Amino acid sequence: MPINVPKFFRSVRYALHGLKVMVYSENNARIHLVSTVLVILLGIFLQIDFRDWFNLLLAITLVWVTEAINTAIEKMVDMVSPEYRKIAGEIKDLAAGAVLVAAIFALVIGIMVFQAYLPWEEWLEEGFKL
Ligand SMILES: Nc1ncnc2c1ncn2[C@@H]1O[C@H](COP(=O)(O)OP(=O)(O)OP(=O)(O)O)[C@@H](O)[C@H]1O
Repeated sequence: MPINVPKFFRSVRYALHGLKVMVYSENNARIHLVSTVLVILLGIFLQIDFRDWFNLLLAITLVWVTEAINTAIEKMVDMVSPEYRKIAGEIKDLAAGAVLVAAIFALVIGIMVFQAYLPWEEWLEEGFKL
């Protein structure tokens, strides 16, 4: 069966539209966007090594993937159950829990990566001199 190239590019366009909808509609997605830009700028500034880039990008990707799935689930719940239902709330909370787990993982990775580039010894010496 041949590969339909225009169809492939069409589906990439739809996926990019999905990400745009997410950033416009979700406050948390805008927080992820600002954090992603800041982390990448800090990584460039501190000239972190390849392995650290890999770990950071993995953590960032995990947050974006879970946020996109969470947003899709939220919209699906709003569509099928716009009225208040306990199960609808639980479904949304579970999806949000996945984002929280990914965000905590990203925070821990960020601290582990960047702390290695900070001049702790210099700061400690300065501290003792005071
Ligand atoms: N249909 C519903 N039935 C029961 N509980 C709901 C329902 N919709 C939302 N909730 C509860 O409210 C929480 C927040 O809802 P939601 O994720 O839609 O965020 P929001 O802040 O209300 O809206 P948005 O994210 O679109 O700004 C959910 O995690 C869930 O606990």
